[in-house]
Amino acid sequence: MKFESINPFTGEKIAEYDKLDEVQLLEKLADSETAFPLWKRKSFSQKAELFQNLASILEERKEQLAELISLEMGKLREEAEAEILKCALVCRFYAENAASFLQAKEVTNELGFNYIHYDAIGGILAIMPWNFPFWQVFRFSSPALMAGNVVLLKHAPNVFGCAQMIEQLFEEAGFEKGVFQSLIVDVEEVETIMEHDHVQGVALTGSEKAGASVAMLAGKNIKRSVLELGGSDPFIVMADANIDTAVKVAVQSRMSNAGQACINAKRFLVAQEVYDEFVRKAKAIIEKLKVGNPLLADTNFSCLARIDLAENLERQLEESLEEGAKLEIGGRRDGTSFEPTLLSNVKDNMTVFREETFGPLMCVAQFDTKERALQIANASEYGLGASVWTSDKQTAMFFAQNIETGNVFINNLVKSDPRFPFGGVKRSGYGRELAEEGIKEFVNIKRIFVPKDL
Ligand SMILES: O=CCCCC(=O)O
Repeated sequence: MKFESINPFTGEKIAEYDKLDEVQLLEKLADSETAFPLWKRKSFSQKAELFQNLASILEERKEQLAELISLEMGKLREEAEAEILKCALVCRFYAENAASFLQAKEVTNELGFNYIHYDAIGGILAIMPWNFPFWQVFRFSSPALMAGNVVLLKHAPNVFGCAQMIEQLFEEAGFEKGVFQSLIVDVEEVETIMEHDHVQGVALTGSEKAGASVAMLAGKNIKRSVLELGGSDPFIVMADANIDTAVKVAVQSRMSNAGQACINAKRFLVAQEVYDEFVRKAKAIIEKLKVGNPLLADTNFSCLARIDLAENLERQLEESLEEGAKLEIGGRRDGTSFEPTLLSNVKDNMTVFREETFGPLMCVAQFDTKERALQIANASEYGLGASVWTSDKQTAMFFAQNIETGNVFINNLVKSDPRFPFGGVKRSGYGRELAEEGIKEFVNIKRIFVPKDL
């Protein structure tokens, strides 16, 4: 069986990839198992040196790597270059900080000496999506590898070119065979991989459906799991906010990555006093977006990564219009091309607020009190991020303390940062990536007791 990589903007086939057969998959798992004890024994500084090499390669080749991303999933070249640089940043961050995050602790008490060690646990499977085909792989792999684990990547089939390229970059940076491998397999093979004794955990970024299946497999095999799933982030604008900045960031937060990120703001809740102004100004910004080829420098909005995504977004739009939403601008689809779209008069029971919308569909509702805004924000089954706009500190703290999400940003865009934990609650998943919390997800926290008289 072959997987095809298709350019979503032109519809042209870019490449074909042969699926691993059973024997080849078992060979890759054996390579990973052989690499593990050697990699685990390396010092932090030896591993850090390789990560610094990898960061330099990413920085030097950012244009070429960004082009591959744009070709495979349609991301704007500028956004793709920023993605590559963020990968370099996370490599350097863990190269510099892993040793202190995993520093053994010593506790002496009346019984003797106690040591707490953070040991690597084995092979970790990374099941990653296409929307940030480099970043999400590096976001997971940098801490997992610096902790001494080895990584097996099962990437999304439409970005297997990126997956193969990432494996090649690890090799060029000097990582030994088997430490990081990309597996060209289908979802059916995940079960075989998860059952393998060497594989001790799985990290998945993807849909709720995929998360639920992988969590079941992890549970059945008693393996660790971290899930980073969907989001329907609220973007709350109070009447006392700086409206011009809020609108600008709101459009950016909805339209970046063509609206295809778990942390794009999806439900815009605007105080009734400034609602008309917000909608008018958002429409004016959206009108000016230049839609086109992701590889051209003057394009600021491109296409969706696959046609089924565009079709689903169209269904959500049509249902919401029937439910009473008002189309302010956009709304037309041609293949993977979906116009940046603005809907006003949105109510919290409409399709676009109940479901996650993965594309350029900006949906604005109004509220009268902050309590009502909080109620709508928390009514979602997701809990990934939230952005709140106000000039009053008490109001900001009211939302920060009561919103049920893993990230709350005041007067700013929700974004991940290697220095801070990232993840969600409710149906957005569990566990954390990045920062000290992220590197401790896949380690054996081992207590060692030594009596005083030894
Ligand atoms: O779809 C999820 C995107 C998360 C991107 C990030 O880690 O910043």
